[in-house]
Amino acid sequence: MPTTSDLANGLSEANQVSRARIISEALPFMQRYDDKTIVVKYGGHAMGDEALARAFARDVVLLKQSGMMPIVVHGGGPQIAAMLEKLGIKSEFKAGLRVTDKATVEIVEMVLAGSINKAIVSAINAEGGRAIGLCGKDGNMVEVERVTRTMRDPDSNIEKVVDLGFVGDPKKVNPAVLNMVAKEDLIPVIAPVAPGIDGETYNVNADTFAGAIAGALGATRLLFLTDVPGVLDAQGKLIKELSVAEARRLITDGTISGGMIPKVETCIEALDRGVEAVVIVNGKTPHAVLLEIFTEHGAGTMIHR
Ligand SMILES: Nc1ncnc2c1ncn2[C@@H]1O[C@H](COP(=O)(O)OP(=O)(O)O)[C@@H](O)[C@H]1O
Ligand SMILES: CC(=O)N[C@@H](CCC(=O)OP(=O)(O)O)C(=O)O
Repeated sequence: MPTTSDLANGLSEANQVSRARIISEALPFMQRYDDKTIVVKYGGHAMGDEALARAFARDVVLLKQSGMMPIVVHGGGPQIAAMLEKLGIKSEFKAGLRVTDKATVEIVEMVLAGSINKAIVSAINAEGGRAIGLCGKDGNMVEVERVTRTMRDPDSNIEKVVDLGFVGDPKKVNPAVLNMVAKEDLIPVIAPVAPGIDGETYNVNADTFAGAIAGALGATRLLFLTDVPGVLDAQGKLIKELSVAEARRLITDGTISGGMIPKVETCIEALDRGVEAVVIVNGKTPHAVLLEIFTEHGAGTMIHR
């Protein structure tokens, strides 16, 4: 693709006009989202490739530069798994959540609030943005309670409460730190690690965490960057638009399964809390964020009320 400087360096007149038209088409979206909060959940599966990570950071900086208030909430499930394996710590998931004992939560905090958080902050800064790395602990931004989940026991077929250890569900969001950060024109990059009411450190599913932040701040948009094109139907075809009722039906009939369940449930809760629209997109598509925000509807699945 030609760069903007090509405009001055011999692009044909037709190409110049079409380039100018593309730039001009961004104006209504800049106006629509001026001063609006856009929460982007950057999943661990969407990370990894350096060029893609640079394109993601550049998109976030572009949103900020265009007058929007992007907030990045990131995951890092595969990266936590790799570190736990390196250290010889066994890990398992129950009800879609990582069973997190004391040793595991230390690694989760180190990987999420440490290396991944700082890598994203550096990438945004390298593109000319000013990012600040935070987690739920900073300013008591997100307070959690130990999760309670039930699962059917395969032997007895009875629903049983599962103990997931230090895994939390957000109970209270205190936006003071984020308001302060917004005043300073910084871009918050938040890791889903948070304090419990009992003073312990908790591991929080990044989708759930992003939904809580978006709901509490009354975000206009919540974007999920994952490793599939969006919600797929039973034939594996992308569903471009989904109502809440239809999304619920797809969970009940098993079309939506695994990691897509907490994602879609978070989308429904965020819509209930007033977020205007929630979109699940493929984070492996370069500039997925830009495509979503600067067009009527980009490439993924939009869930609406
Ligand atoms: N109907 C569906 N449409 C799309 N993905 C689905 C569906 N049902 C289950 N999935 C699974 O959900 C996964 C995305 O969730 P997850 O792995 O938790 O992503 P992330 O790490 O980005 O949060 C997909 O890779 C896919 O395997
Ligand atoms: C409780 C729980 O499961 N926490 C997640 C937190 C990271 C996460 O959610 O990362 P992705 O968005 O990349 O999946 C975990 O330990 O993997």
